[in-house]
Amino acid sequence: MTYNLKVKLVHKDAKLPFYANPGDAGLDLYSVEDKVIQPGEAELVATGLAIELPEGTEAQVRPRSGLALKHAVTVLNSPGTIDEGYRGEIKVILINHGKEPFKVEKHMRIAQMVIAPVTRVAIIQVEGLSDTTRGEGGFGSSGVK
Ligand SMILES: O=c1ccn([C@H]2C[C@H](O)[C@@H](COP(=O)(O)OP(=O)(O)OP(=O)(O)O)O2)c(=O)[nH]1
Ligand SMILES: [Mg+2]
Repeated sequence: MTYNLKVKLVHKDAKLPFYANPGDAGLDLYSVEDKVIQPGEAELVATGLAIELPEGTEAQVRPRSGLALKHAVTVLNSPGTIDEGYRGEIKVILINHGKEPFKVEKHMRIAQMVIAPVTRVAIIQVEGLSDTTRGEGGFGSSGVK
């Protein structure tokens, strides 16, 4: 099933997001600005895009593995959450974990956006929860190997 994603370009240099290959999960997002990210620092980078998501979906802003591997640059709050009702400009929080300043250039693909279904719930407060095999075990309780 293919949904429609309404995209508004809110910056004169904005470019539409796109799937680099058929079958890709993520739509690549372009920067609309030049910005230098110093080692250890994070910067908010504008994409020039605003979107109207299909009902019942969210967009997740995820890192590009190439930037992570080659430059140690990733999305600080990954996956960033774009709420269905958000109509502002999508921005990407990039962090530079590398040793050199990283130059974001206009029209560089800085991140990717995955559209995903959202499960919404009604909260029911209770006093007890059902028994399970796992119980309260976590954080390595099942061992390493
Ligand atoms: O990487 C991101 C993350 C969020 N947003 C926008 C869309 C999202 O719908 C809104 C709020 O994001 P979030 O809920 O993660 O931030 P918050 O700190 O909880 O802010 P708010 O109180 O506005 O929800 O900010 C982005 O543009 N990029
Ligand atoms: Mg929030």
